[in-house]
Amino acid sequence: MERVVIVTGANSGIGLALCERLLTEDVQLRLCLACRNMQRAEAARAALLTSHADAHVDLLHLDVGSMKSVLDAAQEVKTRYRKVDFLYLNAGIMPNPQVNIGAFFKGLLSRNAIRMFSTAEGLLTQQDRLNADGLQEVFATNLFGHFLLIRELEPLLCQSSHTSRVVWTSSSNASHSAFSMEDIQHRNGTEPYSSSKYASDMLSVALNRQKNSQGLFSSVICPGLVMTNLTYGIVPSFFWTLIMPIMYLIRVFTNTFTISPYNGAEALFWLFLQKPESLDPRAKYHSLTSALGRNYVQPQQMDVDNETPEVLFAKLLELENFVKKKLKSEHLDGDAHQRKN
Ligand SMILES: NC(=O)C1=CN([C@@H]2O[C@H](COP(=O)(O)OP(=O)(O)OC[C@H]3O[C@@H](n4cnc5c(N)ncnc54)[C@H](OP(=O)(O)O)[C@@H]3O)[C@@H](O)[C@H]2O)C=CC1
Ligand SMILES: CC(C)CCC[C@@H](C)[C@H]1CC[C@H]2C3=C(CC[C@]12C)[C@@]1(C)CCC(=O)[C@@H](C)[C@@H]1CC3
Repeated sequence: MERVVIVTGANSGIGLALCERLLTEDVQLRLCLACRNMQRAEAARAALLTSHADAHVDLLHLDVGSMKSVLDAAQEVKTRYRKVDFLYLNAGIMPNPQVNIGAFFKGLLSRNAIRMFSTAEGLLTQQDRLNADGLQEVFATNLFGHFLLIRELEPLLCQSSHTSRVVWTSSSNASHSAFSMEDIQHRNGTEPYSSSKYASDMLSVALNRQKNSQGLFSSVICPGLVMTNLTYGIVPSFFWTLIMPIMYLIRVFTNTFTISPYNGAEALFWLFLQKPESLDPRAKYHSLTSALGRNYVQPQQMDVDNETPEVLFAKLLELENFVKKKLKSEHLDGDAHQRKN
């Protein structure tokens, strides 16, 4: 039976590069691009079909930051497919990023310079906002929408006869210190991106604990620093082009400067080729590129303890209940309003 692979945020950057690599590996796949902008999704589909004319590429409308859209998209997936083999949770945002220039130059002269280039620890802040569901936008997009999608697709992902995989595009910017269990949406801080990625690392650990016995396996990757729309939001693309020789120089000291989306997708693609039982549920798999341009994958233990992932999981379940109830009552109010008019 053909394998079904869904990729969120597949219309650009690392997600699109992954799709290209998956089709090069297996053109028989049923590949579903789950995107919020259907025009961009169409363009991505056309680009993939140019190089893989026989491929089966479906489009799915999914705004992972809108809970109504997630529920509708999950319903649509359930009518289209009988199982999902791979669900790549790749869509992500970093709105209004600010680089702390002072910290950058201070870090440059310190012993932690290499670490600073690979994690951006202490360098980046963002300005978040509330979305239409009343959730913090970064949390909703990078974490909660994907959580809800997994929950809705459980009948297709948790089948005893067959194994399914979810893969999170996390980041080495994920940091324990940015996350608080008392403020899982990061309403009060200035590092919502780092917090949401740390939460995805924990959620993956919790999912493995709870769902491996039902045939669902979760993994986490970091693509390294990649030139995409996300990084062009931090520093304009012409500036990145200008400093490209410096970037290649830095790659001599840290192989985390993968730079191209193709290289960044290495760990996502590598995981596609692995047996889930051979993977470490507590590892983050890093895409790396050597100074000579060789791509490889290296696992690194995540900074996650045994208990906290379960606490987060329980909090997400609570929030799921709350959000679903709210959507239902809004729906009923809408119906009543229509009947009145
Ligand atoms: N670039 C980098 O250096 C790194 C990136 N990452 C992660 O990699 C992932 C991919 O990002 P990258 O390729 O770099 O950046 P891009 O901006 O190119 O890709 C992000 C994708 O996510 C989509 N997306 C954003 N918000 C939503 C939403 N609400 N619903 C559906 N899709 C959405 C975008 O769609 P649209 O075109 O409509 O905006 C786009 O297709 C992200 O999770 C990011 O955090 C992690 C580490 C480093
Ligand atoms: C290289 C130049 C001379 C100076 C660039 C300075 C900063 C803009 C970059 C240094 C480390 C970078 C970095 C990221 C963004 C740009 C930097 C802060 C990320 C946070 C991008 C998104 C991720 O998820 C991380 C893996 C990146 C870590 C490194």
